[in-house]
Amino acid sequence: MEIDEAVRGCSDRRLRTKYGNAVYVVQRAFALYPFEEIAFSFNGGKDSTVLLHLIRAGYYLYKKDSGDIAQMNAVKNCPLRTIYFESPCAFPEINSFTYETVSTYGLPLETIHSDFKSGLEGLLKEKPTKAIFIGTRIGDPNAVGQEQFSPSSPGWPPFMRVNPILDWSYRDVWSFLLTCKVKYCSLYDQGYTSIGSIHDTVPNALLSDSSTEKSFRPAYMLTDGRLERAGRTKKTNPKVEMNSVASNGMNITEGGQMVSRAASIIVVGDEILFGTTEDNLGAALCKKLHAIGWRVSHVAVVRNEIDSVAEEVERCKSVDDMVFIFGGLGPLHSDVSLAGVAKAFGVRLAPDEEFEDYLSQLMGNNYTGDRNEMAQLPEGITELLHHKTLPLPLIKCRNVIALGATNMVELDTEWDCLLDTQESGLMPTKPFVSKHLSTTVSDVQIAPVLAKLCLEFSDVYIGCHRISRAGPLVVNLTGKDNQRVDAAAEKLTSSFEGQFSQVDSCK
Ligand SMILES: Cc1cc2nc3c(=O)[nH]c(=O)nc-3n(C[C@H](O)[C@H](O)[C@H](O)COP(=O)(O)O)c2cc1C
Ligand SMILES: Nc1ncnc2c1ncn2[C@@H]1O[C@H](COP(=O)(O)OP(=O)(O)OP(=O)(O)O)[C@@H](O)[C@H]1O
Ligand SMILES: [Mg+2]
Repeated sequence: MEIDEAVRGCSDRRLRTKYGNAVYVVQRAFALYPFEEIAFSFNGGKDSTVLLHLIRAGYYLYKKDSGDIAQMNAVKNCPLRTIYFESPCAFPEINSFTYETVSTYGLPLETIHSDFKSGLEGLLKEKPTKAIFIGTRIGDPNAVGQEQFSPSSPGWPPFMRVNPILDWSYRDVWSFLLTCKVKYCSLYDQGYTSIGSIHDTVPNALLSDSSTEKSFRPAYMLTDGRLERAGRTKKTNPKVEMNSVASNGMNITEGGQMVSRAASIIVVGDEILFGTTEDNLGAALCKKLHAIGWRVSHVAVVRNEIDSVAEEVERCKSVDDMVFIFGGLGPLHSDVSLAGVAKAFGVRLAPDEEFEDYLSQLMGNNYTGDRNEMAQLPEGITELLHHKTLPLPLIKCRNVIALGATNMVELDTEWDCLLDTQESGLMPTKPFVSKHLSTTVSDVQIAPVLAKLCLEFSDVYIGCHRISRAGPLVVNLTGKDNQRVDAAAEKLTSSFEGQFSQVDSCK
C-alpha cells in the first residue's frame, strides 16, 4: 500500500509516530463499527485530504490484520461512504478537487446541500450512521475538548466523531502530504493555508512574495503553524487569549502605577513533603515579589500528582492576580505540573510546535520519546514568554506561570526575564514600606493595644514574631502608604513610652 510504504520508509521519526497513531485510530474505528455505518466527512481541504489517505492506509492494514488475504488485492481503495456539505460559497477549486478526488479513489459520494447540523440529522434519518471520520486538528476553533473518539455534542444528532489527526500539527500535515506525494487542492500552492468560504478566505499574507507583488508562496512554506488561519478573515483562532487576571479589588492605580497585586506560589515536590529536600525557592520568590510591591497571599507545597496540582491551581488562579508554580516540569513520570494546570483550566495537553522547536534546538532528538511529552502544553491557554537569555521560553497559562528554576541562580535569571518581558504581566507596583519595632513588653500587655491598632489601621499589615519564647517581640508594620505606617508606629510606641526600639529588619 503506497501510503504505508511511503511513511514507514521516510526518515521523519515524528511523522512515522503520528501516522502510526492515526492509522491505529482508523483501524479501531473499522473494528468498532459496521463498515456501512461509518462515513467520511470530506471537503477537499488539506486536513481532509490527509485523512482520506490515512483512512485508505488504515483500511488496508485493518483488512491485512484480520487475515482477509483473498480480498487484499481488491483493497487498493476504501469505498467508504463520503459526505460533502456543498455550499455555493465554496471555492470552485475546492469543489472540483473534491469531485475529482472521490472519483479517483472510488468513494461513494453523498452531497448535502444544507448546514452541518440539519444535514447530519437528515443523513442519520436516511441511513444508520454510527461514526464519522473528521479532519479536525488541535488549534481548530472547534477542537477544544475533543478526543480522538468524541461523541457528537448535545443538541446534535447522535454519532461518534472520529478524529484521527486531532494531535497533528500544521507541519505534520504538510510532511505527510509531501512525503506521500499525493495530490492536494491547487489553492494551497497559491498561498492559502486554511480554506473556508470565498467570503472569508484570502491567501495568507505571511506567504506573500515580496519580489512579485501579487504572488504567494505555497502553504507548506508557512513556518509558524499557529498562523495557519491568518487568511481566514472572520473567524479567528482564540488559541492565544489575552491574560485573564483575577481582580482582588485592590488594583487601583495611583499615578499610573498599580497599588497592589497578589500572587500565590505552588511548589510541587513529594521530596519536600517527605522532608528529604527543603524548598528555598518559594521563600526567595516571596522576597522578590515583596520587593516589587506584590503581596504573596499563599505558598503551598503539593504532591507530584495531577489532582493535587490541579486543586491548588484552581483555588489560587481565581483569587490571585498571578500564580507561580515550581517543580514537576519535564519528561519524568513525576512531572505532572502542566497536566495539573491543564486540568485546573478544564483543557488538555496538546503538542506545541514552537516549544518543540526550542526543545529540539536545545537537546536534539534525544528529548522526545515518541510522543514528545515535553512539548505538550495546556491547549488554548498557553503563551510562551521568550527572552534572549533563556534557552527555553517560560510557560504562561493565563495567570499561571511555570518556573523551571531548580536553584537560586536559575531563579534569579528567570525572575529578571519575567520583569523584562511585558507579556509576563509582572509589573512592579508601588513598593511596600516597613517598620520593625522590638519590645520586651509582655504579650498580655501588648495584645489589646495591637488589636485596636489593627482596626484603626486596616490598610497597614501588623504582624508579630519572636526569635525565641523568652526573647523580645518584633512587631512588623507594612503598608504602601509611608505616612500611615509611620502613624501606626507612632501610635504603638506612644502607648508604651520608651519600651520599643526600631530594628532594621525582622531579625
Ligand atoms: C461531520 C461533522 C460533524 C460535526 N459535529 C459537530 C458536533 O458534534 N458539535 C459541534 O458543535 N459541531 C459539529 N460540527 C461542526 C464543526 O464543529 C465546525 O463548526 C465545522 O467543522 C466548521 O468549521 P469552520 O466553521 O471552521 O468551517 C460538525 C461538522 C461536521 C462536518
Ligand atoms: N463542507 C464540508 N463537507 C464535509 N466535511 C467538512 C466540511 N467542512 C469541514 N468538514 C470536515 O471538518 C474537517 C475540518 O475542517 P477544516 O476546514 O478545519 O479542515 P480542512 O478543510 O480539511 O483543511 P483547511 O484547514 O485547510 O481548510 C474537515 O477535514 C472535514 O472532515
Ligand atoms: Mg477548511
